Amino acid sequence: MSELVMRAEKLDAADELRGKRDGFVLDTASDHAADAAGVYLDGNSLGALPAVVPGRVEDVVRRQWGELRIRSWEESGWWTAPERIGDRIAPLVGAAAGQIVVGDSTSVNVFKALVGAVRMAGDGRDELLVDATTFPTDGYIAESAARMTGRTLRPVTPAEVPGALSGRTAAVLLNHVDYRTGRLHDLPALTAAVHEAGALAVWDLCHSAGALPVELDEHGVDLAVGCTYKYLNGGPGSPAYLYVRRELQDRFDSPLPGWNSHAEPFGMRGAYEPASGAPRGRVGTPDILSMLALEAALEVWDGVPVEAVRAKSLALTDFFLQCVAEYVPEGRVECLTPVAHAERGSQIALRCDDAGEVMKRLIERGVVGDFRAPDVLRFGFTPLYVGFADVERAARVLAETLG
Ligand SMILES: Cc1ncc(COP(=O)(O)O)c(C=O)c1O
Ligand SMILES: Nc1c(O)cccc1C(=O)C[C@H](N)C(=O)O
Repeated sequence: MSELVMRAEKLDAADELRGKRDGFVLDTASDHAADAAGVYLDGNSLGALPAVVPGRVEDVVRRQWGELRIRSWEESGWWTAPERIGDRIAPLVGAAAGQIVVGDSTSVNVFKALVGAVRMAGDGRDELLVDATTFPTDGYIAESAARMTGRTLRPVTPAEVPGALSGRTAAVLLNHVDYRTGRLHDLPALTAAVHEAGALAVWDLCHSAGALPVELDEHGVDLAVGCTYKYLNGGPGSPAYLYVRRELQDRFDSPLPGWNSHAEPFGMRGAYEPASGAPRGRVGTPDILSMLALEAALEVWDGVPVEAVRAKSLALTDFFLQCVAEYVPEGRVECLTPVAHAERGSQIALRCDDAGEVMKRLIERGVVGDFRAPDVLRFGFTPLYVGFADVERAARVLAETLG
C-alpha cells in the first residue's frame, strides 16, 4: 500500500465529519470499476442529494399539495417558508435571524441587491465597481443595473478595489470565492475599505456559503446573495437568498417590488407599501417544491459547526495538492488556486492545455470535476461527503489520465 493511501486511511479514521457522508446519496463501488468508485468533486457546481430530500418532496407533493391543497399556504407553512429557510441559512453565513430571505435565482438577487445598494448610496455617487473576474452573470447584471440607475460601471479586480474607491463610488459587487481559481478574497478588509469610502459592499457568496465561515454581521456587510445548490445541496435550480443588513432594511428600496413584498399582500391595494424586515426582498409566489426540498437538505447541517467544515476543507485541498505533486509529472498541470489557506476556498483549479479532453476522460473513469473554458480543471471538495481516500484516488486517476 502506498504511503499516500495509508495517510488517506488515517485521515479518514480521524475525520469527525465522516458520518455525515451517510446522509447523502452517492455512488457505491459497484457503480464503477473497483479502482475508481465514483468520486464526486463537483459539489461546487451542484451539491449531491441529501438522503432526506426525496421523502420530504414526496410528502410535500402528495400530502401538502395533493391533499391539503390551498390550505398548505397556512397549514404547511408555505407562505412563511422564504424567511423561515432564510433563518436556517443565517448561522451558516454569520447572520442573526431576520435578515435573509430565500427565493428567485442568484442572478435576480444580484439585481435586487445592486440596484437597492445604488439607491441607498444616494444621488451624488455615480460609479458602480464590479469584480472584473466575476462569474459572468454578476457582470451582466451589474452592467444592466448601472445603465438603469444612470451609473458608470467600472470592472476592476478585487486587488484593485481599494485603489479604485472614491467619493464617487456608490456600491461594489465582489465574490467571496472566485468561481474559476478558487481564490478566497479578503471580505473583512475589502468591506472595511468600501465603507471607508462611504460606499456599500455587496458580496456574492455562491462559492463560500457552506464551505467556510462568512461572518456577514461581524464585518458589517451591507447586502449579500448566494445560491443554495452548491455547498448547501439544495438541488438543481434551488432558490437563492438575499441578505440585507438589519440597519439598512428600512432603507432598502427593492427594484422588484412584487406583491409578496407588500406590507399587506392580501390587502390587494393599488398603492405599494413595502413590508418591513427580510420579506421586503421577496417578489412573487415562492417556488414551493424547490424551496421545501432545500429546507429538507439543510437538515444535514444540524450540529455541524462551519469551523469544522472549514478545517476539513483545508485538509482535503492540502492533501489533494500533496497527492497531485506526488503523482502528476512536474509541469503537466499548473495550480491556479492559492496555496495560502487565507486565500483558498474549497476547490482546486488546475490549468492544462487539454483540460476539456482530460476532464472527459476523468469523468469516464468516475472522477467527476468540471472543465471551465478555456483550460481549467476544477475540483470542488464538499467536506460533508468527500473523504481523503476519494482525494487520493482522484489524484491518482488524474495522473493516469494525463498520461
Ligand atoms: C459566483 C456565481 N454567481 C452566480 C451564479 C449563478 O447564478 P444563478 O443561480 O442565477 O444561475 C453562479 C453559478 O452558477 C456563480 O458561481
Ligand atoms: N447553475 C448551473 C447550472 O444551472 C448549470 C450548470 C452549472 C451551473 C453552475 O452553478 C456553475 C457554477 N456557478 C460555476 O461556478 O461554474
